Amino acid sequence: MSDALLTIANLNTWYGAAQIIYDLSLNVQRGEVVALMGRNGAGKSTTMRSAMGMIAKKTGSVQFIGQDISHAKPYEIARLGLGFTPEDRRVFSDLTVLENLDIGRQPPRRFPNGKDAPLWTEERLFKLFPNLGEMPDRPGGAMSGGEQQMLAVARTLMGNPLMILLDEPSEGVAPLIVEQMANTILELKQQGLSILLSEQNIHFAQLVSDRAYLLEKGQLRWEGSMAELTTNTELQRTYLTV
Ligand SMILES: Nc1ncnc2c1ncn2[C@@H]1O[C@H](COP(=O)(O)OP(=O)(O)OP(=O)(O)O)[C@@H](O)[C@H]1O
Repeated sequence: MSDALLTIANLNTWYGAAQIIYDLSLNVQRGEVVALMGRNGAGKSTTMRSAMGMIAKKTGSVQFIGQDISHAKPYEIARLGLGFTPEDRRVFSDLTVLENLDIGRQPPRRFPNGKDAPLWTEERLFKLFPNLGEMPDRPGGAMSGGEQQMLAVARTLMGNPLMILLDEPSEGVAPLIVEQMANTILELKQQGLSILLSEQNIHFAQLVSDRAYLLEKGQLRWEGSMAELTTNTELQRTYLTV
């Protein structure tokens, strides 16, 4: 039996009359970190938003933990345990770190096999993100881009997800924070979470990912192991920002 947590099959997506995604299929297995890669505008965010039920016009199917979520609403999908950290972070600038975290709080969850999913508290998150632990009362608007990115991921984790979609976590973030973010992703993987990561740059993706999908103009151009992509500079030059 396949151990897929998320399976997207033959996805087509439109914004108004413009088709953005063409016949895209991908999957993420239990415990995997998978990179969804491609240049600006390739369709990475649109794929994630489609999986989260945030795009009005689409065809194809999306399955999560064996359930068909193709027509589910974003809040229903979140309740099943699929977390999403969007590219624009959506940190509330007037709320403190603790208040932002509180907004993400959801009940504990189990994987389909009955095993408990990691359960997150503020204390545990402050161990994972020590920078946030040093500023629990700081308003979101007074944090750096990297700190806001960490807060956005931490808030997603407060939902105790089984899997998270992380849209460009390294974008506009200082190199030191990028390194911390990579360590965090590896730590989450160790805890049993699956992650679909959107990324245009090989350097960050190769630190954390098991497999990769390459997108161009909304179409899947290549899929394979991250080890293979790392050594194939021709592929990287053709489809990625290098
Ligand atoms: N709300 C929207 N309305 C119309 N077109 C959109 C909308 N959002 C994105 N697009 C278009 O859809 C295409 C895919 O965009 P998308 O944001 O999914 O790409 P991406 O790979 O995530 O790139 P980026 O890194 O720039 O976010 C682009 O051509 C973009 O201009």
